[in-house]
Amino acid sequence: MGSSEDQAYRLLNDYANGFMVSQVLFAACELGVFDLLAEAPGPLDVAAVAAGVRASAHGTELLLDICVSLKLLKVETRGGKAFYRNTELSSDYLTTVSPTSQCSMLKYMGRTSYRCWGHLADAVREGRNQYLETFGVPAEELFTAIYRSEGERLQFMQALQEVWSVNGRSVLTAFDLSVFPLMCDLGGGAGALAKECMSLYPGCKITVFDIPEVVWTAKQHFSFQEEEQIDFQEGVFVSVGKQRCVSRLLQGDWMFLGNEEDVMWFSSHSRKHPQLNTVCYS
Ligand SMILES: C[S@@+](CC[C@H](N)C(=O)[O-])C[C@H]1O[C@@H](n2cnc3c(N)ncnc32)[C@H](O)[C@@H]1O
Repeated sequence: MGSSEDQAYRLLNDYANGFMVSQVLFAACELGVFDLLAEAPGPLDVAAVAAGVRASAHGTELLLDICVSLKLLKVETRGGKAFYRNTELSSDYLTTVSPTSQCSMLKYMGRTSYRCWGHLADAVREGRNQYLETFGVPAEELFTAIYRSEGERLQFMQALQEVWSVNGRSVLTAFDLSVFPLMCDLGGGAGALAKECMSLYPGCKITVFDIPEVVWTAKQHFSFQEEEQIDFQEGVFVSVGKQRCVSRLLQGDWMFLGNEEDVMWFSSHSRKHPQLNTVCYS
């Protein structure tokens, strides 16, 4: 086999085995390996990690060594024994105590996205998502499936918080939003982006609009020091053409958000917010 064929074969194997890398990451997070090592006073050996995460010594050893090869852990040998500790990457992103933790996102990807991707060929054949086949939940509406239980809804909301803890600032500074004193985050989840927006543009007021269940969960599980400036509104939006939107708007029951081409309107389950037609992003 020539060297270009070697390269192609290696690439093929990288692609074919890629799912194993994802699973190592998901499994180590789910077992709590990185949290255990973060809490320990020093590096731990296999027996201590296995006991701490309540797993077999043999399986734990294999998992830890793969994590080392993926640069998720570091190992040092003392007296012929291996001791493991977190790398900078795992300390920053894979421990629940870190302000930039991505643990909920990885759990969501492992338990939900990954399982749906297992049906990719069927999804392509049928041209639709595979939530019904994967979870037994009809998925005309994507979020009905993602929010198939209270626990899943909370996990997804936490996952988005985590993403914005890393990316929110760069997204919100891509444009100067300081000229907008009133904003609406349409489908704003638990308000992570709104909070980030407040810290960047302290003078603004933001309405976070989302379905009732999400607003309730946000109020119950996520803390807000910016209550004065962040207002949650429950409702369900739909995307429609411009003409319909305008005619509904004239009836006074609907608030207008969006750009010229792709306007959106929504009905609010609670009080009206005439100030919302100032600006929105979603
Ligand atoms: C991909 S998430 C984004 C959440 C948030 N903007 C963020 O980035 O963290 C989409 C959000 O839209 C909300 N959503 C989806 N369909 C909706 C609808 N018809 N009416 C209101 N909210 C909706 C979901 O509940 C979810 O919070």
